[in-house]
Amino acid sequence: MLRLDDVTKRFRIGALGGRSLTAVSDVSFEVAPGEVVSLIGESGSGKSTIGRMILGLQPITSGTITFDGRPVRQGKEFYRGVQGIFQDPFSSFNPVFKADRVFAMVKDAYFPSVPGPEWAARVEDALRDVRLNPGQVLGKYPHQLSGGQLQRLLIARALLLEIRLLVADEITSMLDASTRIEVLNLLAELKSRGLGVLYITHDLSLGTYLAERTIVLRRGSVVEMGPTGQVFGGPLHPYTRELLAAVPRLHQPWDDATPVDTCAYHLNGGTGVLAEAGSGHFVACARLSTCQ
Ligand SMILES: Nc1ncnc2c1ncn2[C@@H]1O[C@H](COP(=O)(O)OP(=O)(O)OP(=O)(O)O)[C@@H](O)[C@H]1O
Repeated sequence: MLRLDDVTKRFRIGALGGRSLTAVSDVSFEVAPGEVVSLIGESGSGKSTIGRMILGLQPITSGTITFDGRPVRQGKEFYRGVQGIFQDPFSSFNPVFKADRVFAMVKDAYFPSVPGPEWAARVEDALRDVRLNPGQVLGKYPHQLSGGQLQRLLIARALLLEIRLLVADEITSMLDASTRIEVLNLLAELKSRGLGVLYITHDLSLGTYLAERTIVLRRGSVVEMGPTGQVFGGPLHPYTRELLAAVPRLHQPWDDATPVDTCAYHLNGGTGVLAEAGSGHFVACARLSTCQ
């Protein structure tokens, strides 16, 4: 179980780091085993920063993130159970190593005592699980493989490690439509085996495809979260409503985007403390009762 409690991240910015930017503010949520939770929000809303903190790749300014009750951290033991896959699969591979090397490194690090032939069989099984033909991908350099094949290689690697939590950050945005669905189907399969997934995305339609719960992030704060059907079917926060109505704008940074709020209170940055509005459905809007 992944758990974030009041997590805040501030970056030092400016020429001498004299100013600070709050990228993530008091964020709390959980991801249970076998649950897919989607984290959505505009560009710059803090989604990837949250992903990187969960993976121990960026220090937390305040608050706590735990996995199975222990603080997240870097290191072999932690990454045995928790892995991240990112938007650009090419960046996850060393261009001078063939695909086989990725699996050899997993064996050396985590399964040194498994005999070679048994390991080769495990690798082949994992590749077939992600619908890759071992003969067509092993022995090839990353540039000889497609983005979809590389994403699937990363998922095969996760299968071999038997990870329990996957942070999937925009993993389908570089893929064509049919490969996208294949990768999502694979995630659905992994979920049914008990994998927890934090699915970070701009793409609301794909977010709904898998996720039981959806978290809406705005300028680093959670404005709404709950069962996906409730958040998408009956959004309560004005920002969520506008976000759902403005899907084509999601890739724009804040500064370029037309303001997305409908009421003056939210336009001026007003929000509220997250409060339960329905079963498991939370919304941060101090004016909810007056604007509905
Ligand atoms: N290392 C850093 N130093 C300073 N500011 C940063 C750093 N990393 C991220 N930020 C800022 O933190 C904010 C959140 O960035 P983040 O990458 O988490 O957003 P995002 O929602 O993942 O955006 P996108 O969807 O475009 O990837 C942005 O304003 C970004 O400029």
